[in-house]
Amino acid sequence: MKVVAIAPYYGLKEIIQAVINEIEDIVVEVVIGDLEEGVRLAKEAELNGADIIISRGGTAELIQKEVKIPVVEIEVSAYDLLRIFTLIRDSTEKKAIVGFKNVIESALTISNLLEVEVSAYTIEYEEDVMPKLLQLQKEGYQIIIGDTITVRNAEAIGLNGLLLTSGRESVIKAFEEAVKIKQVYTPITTKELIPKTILDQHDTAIIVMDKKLHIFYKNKFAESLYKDVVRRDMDKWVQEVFENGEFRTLAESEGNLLLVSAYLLYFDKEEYACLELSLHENREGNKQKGIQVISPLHEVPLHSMNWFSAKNNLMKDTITKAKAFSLQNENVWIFGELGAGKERLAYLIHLSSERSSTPLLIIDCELTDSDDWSELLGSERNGDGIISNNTEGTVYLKKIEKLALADQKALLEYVQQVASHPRLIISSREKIKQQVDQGEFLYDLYLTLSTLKLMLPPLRERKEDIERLVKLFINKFNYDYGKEIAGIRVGALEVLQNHVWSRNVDELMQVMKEVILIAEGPFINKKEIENVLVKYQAPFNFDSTIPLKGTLKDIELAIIKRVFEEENKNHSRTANRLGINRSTLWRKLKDE
Ligand SMILES: Nc1ncnc2c1ncn2[C@@H]1O[C@H](COP(=O)(O)OP(=O)(O)OP(=O)(O)O)[C@@H](O)[C@H]1O
Repeated sequence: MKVVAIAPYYGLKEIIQAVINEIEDIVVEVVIGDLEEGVRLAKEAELNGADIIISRGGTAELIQKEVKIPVVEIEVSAYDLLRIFTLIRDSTEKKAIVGFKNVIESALTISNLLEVEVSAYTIEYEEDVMPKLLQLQKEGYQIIIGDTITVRNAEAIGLNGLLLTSGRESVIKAFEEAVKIKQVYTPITTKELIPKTILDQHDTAIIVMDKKLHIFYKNKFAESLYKDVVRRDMDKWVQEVFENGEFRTLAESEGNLLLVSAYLLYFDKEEYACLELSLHENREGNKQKGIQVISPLHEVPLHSMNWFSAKNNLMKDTITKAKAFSLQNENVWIFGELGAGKERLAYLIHLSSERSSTPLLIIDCELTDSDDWSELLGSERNGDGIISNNTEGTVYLKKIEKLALADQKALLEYVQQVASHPRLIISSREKIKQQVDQGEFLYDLYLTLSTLKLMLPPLRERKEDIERLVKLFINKFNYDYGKEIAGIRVGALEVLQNHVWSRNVDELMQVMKEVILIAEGPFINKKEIENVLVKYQAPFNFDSTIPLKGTLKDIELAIIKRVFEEENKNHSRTANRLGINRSTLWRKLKDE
């Protein structure tokens, strides 16, 4: 046990020093400091790990108000009063004792016993001392007995001050009391340590921050997680709690899904924000596959953001609609082929919406199974699942056609029954209507989720946009691979524009990546493109709009018509692509 004794005057320090030489098991440090200086020393002692402070009179009282550790007062004992009255009993001067209630009561008892004539005055506040002394002076008093302040003031107005000193007995008593307090106090601190130990074993990170964003407390798990979790996010959550009260949200740390619960705490008359962050793992304790969280980077919706621009009319129309839909709160269903840019579009809709300052939760329905879905939606469908941690945000469900029927039912139930749920953006690659007709996809779910619909045209139907995308990817891969490609030759671009792109923008990006890696000159040439494209021949049955029923002649005609459409009914380009001459093309189209 470490005790710091703060003696308001030198003599007391001497007595304390003499007493502590006889005490064992207590480390005592003795310093001298009266009133404010005493308080300063006490605060310093508390910071340095003192268990208990011992002091006297007004200094002890002031210290009590400023520190959280116990303060034991060295009392003015009956012995001390006895000593001082014995000292003055023979003097003829008018005597008064001025002090706080506890001293005055004992003083009166002892002065009566000793038959010493002393007037006693109780004061409640320090400010009352001087007026009382001035009054006593007027009344002819000459000797004033009291505490340090009283004596100092008395001497300042020319009275004789006699300090009520504390003797050895009072000091011993104070130390005995300190030992008792420590005995009571120790079990309390041990008790306090128990919850701390429990919190340190939790696999939930707990972080408490004050309004100035200082970390007030964090448990062990929070310390390990703290490095990964972006501090900027934490500050944002804390500000949000102070402004709007409790909320739940999602975040990602090194590919792990984090469930965040934020709420207010009141402690010692102050408000604090408490963050609880738990890592979400699947049943096998692995990182959750198929679930991704994109934390917000923007506080305000990016209405004026430069969306991906397009020259193609179909694409222009899609972008205009998407921009308008982003302002609504309705569910949006994006139709489009593999790799056409559906996820990118969903992200842009979220960023342009009023929800842009909240996370975007991306769920890949192909990679999540029924167990994942019961965790996503919650067991009771009452908003206790992962999705409900993001009610203010957006959830993007990709490849919804891969969702099992049982999970479709659960999702439908959730959307219909839970009043407050996130905005949903859905995408499908395949012909969902076919699945609905065949009873593989719930019609009601389709209706509920497709309030607003967007068609993302395949890349082969927006050839005008290929040049822009190519330049974008040149820039990207120059940056990634330290290349210095300055552009693409016209012939090379034409080859790209004539390719069928069964995996759409995704495939174009992949091709560009390979081309840029092997390209030698500053401009990508036709040969370089062709060398890479050989590997990217369209799969045989990439487009189900070409019927494989009927005779070979019917199928051939369907292909010719399809290419003719794609080439905007340009005979030369169509013939060129099909490797036939213009008159053959003309004849075959005419034969129809
Ligand atoms: N307009 C665009 N500008 C730049 N990059 C694009 C554009 N559209 C798509 N991309 C890029 O092409 C790739 C495929 O896009 P995205 O993942 O959005 O397609 P998707 O339709 O969602 O794919 P999937 O069918 O696999 O779900 C991504 O890397 C994306 O960044």
